[in-house]
Amino acid sequence: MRTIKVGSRQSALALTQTGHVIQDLRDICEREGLAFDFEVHKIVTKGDLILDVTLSKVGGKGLFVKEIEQAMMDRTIDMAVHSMKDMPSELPEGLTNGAVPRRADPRDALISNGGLTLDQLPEGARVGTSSLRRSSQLKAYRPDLQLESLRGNIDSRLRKLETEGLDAIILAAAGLYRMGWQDRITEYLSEEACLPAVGQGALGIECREDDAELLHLLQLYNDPETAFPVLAERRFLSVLNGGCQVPIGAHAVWVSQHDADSPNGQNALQLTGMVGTPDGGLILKEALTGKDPVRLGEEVAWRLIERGAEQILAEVRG
Ligand SMILES: NCc1[nH]cc(CCC(=O)O)c1CC(=O)O
Repeated sequence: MRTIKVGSRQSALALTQTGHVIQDLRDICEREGLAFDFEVHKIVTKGDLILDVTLSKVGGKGLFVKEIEQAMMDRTIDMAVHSMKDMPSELPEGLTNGAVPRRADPRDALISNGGLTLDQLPEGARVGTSSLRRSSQLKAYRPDLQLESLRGNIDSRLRKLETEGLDAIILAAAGLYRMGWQDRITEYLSEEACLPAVGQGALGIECREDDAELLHLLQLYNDPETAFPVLAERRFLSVLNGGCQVPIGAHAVWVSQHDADSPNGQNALQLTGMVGTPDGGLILKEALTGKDPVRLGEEVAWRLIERGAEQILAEVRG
């Protein structure tokens, strides 16, 4: 029996996600007659230590994954569960994404004091979020809102909604669901108001490329219905050289495409991508449908680049 050492950040969300994945993998092992055991190793990352600065100012991609990847390359651990949206678009040499399990709700959620929706919030309401993607889009949608920086784990952010006198905060619905806190959600934000982050709601299971045994197990856990749309979103992000610290959003969904070759429709992906200025003064959005996720991601990115996305991003990165 091989014991798989699973690295995890220490946040409640990370440990909960890792626990869910280990349970799923145990179920697969039982079903398939595979002999694996799992143990969790807690790892502190740079992103966990820097809590007082806006993430975009800390800089560097993969703030929450670097130490974990190093431990994997050193063989201290064998695999790690990441929120897909925290995973850099390029993985280090020797590591691979072994599985993308079924995606949870990709939307952003508004949690307000008093149960008011985004449209009902009073003039000048204070809304907490540390994400430039969220603040850019919310300012475009409601220019009167006062966006306030809000860092920390989702448990501490929920506490700050009360202690900092905020009117509302924005969090990913998926994280709240995984914690069992979905009843805190006041409103699911529409894609028109707030396009989610690339990969939001999805997880990625990283392991060493040469770990054939583990990769075989992870393959059984991979959900292609999630993996292809997420691939399109991540290709889009990678062409724009983005990370979660820039105002970029994307979401791909399955649609049925009708054309001359397939009049009855066949599965295709529809990818919407956006780049915005931090003040919400300009939001660029493009949507395309296609069958090849990689090409689709590239084409949506190129359309935005033609419209000036790179200049916007260069300014944000300073
Ligand atoms: N950036 C932190 C982070 N990474 C993943 C999630 C939520 C879970 C997910 O999107 O899969 C969160 C919290 C949030 O943005 O509210």
